[in-house]
Amino acid sequence: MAGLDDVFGDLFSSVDAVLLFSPSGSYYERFADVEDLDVIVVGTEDTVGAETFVELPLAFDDVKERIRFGLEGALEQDVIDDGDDLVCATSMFGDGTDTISRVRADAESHTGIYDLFVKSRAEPEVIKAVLELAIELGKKGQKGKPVGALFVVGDAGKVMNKSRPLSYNPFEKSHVHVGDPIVNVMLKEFSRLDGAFIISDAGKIVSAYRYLEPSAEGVDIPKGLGARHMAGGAITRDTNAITIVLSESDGLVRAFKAGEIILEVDPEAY
Ligand SMILES: Nc1ncnc2c1ncn2[C@@H]1O[C@H](COP(=O)(O)OP(=O)(O)OP(=O)(O)O)[C@@H](O)[C@H]1O
Ligand SMILES: [Mn+2]
Repeated sequence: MAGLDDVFGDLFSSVDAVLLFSPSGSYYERFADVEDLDVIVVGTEDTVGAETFVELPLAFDDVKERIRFGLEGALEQDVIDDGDDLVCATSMFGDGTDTISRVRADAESHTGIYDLFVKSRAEPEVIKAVLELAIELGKKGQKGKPVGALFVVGDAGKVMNKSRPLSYNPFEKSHVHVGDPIVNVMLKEFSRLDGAFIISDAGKIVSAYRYLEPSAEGVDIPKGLGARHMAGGAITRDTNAITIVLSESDGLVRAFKAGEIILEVDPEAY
């Protein structure tokens, strides 16, 4: 008689590695005895002293996002290879591992999102909040009309030195941070006006209405895009900031780092 192993066993046959997402110590220990198996621990912290560890900048409530991010980080760190068959064990409902999923590593699906979060100066939560805001703004527009916006995140002092005010700064004396719902409403409202938002490493809104003046020499931006994207790309080469740019003309959200475009997402897909 066939047992469940015969049916579900396919999930585990010829896998190249197992990714354990935030496992408990005892759960992790149990894998030590499995022969010829690469075990990779993924999480915001390595609480089990794993031999191979991939860091997540955020816990990611959404399991699909968590796994996608873990895979991208593992590929980035060369602990898995393109085309590897992998089993991911994570928790969806409670604290313990309750969910198994089999995936294939795909280097082509590389989005650059790992570099954006993990190797940037600004805090991951801040980058995430700004990215979410830009996506939301792109989805809804402002009063039904498409809007563009430019957010410069991190290394704010240097960015301020390479820019000038276009108008009064509504955030001059305030101590407000991205992610706060009221602030998001304000940022959306101000996005109708010109210039860039400058945000500190810790998420403080330093200024709105900044005109960026980086040297734009040799910065490549996608065809059809203009000054906003040029300035957004170039400032990340002159400073350690990253930028998140929503295009009014094509509706896409792009992120730049070190003068390169490293992420391009369609808000409608989120
Ligand atoms: N150097 C700059 N610093 C800050 N903001 C800028 C800069 N240059 C342009 N912008 C802003 O970008 C807006 C759009 O400019 P432009 O159309 O040339 O950019 P773009 O890259 O084509 O962006 P979009 O796809 O949104 O049209 C301007 O109205 C201005 O608010
Ligand atoms: Mn334009």
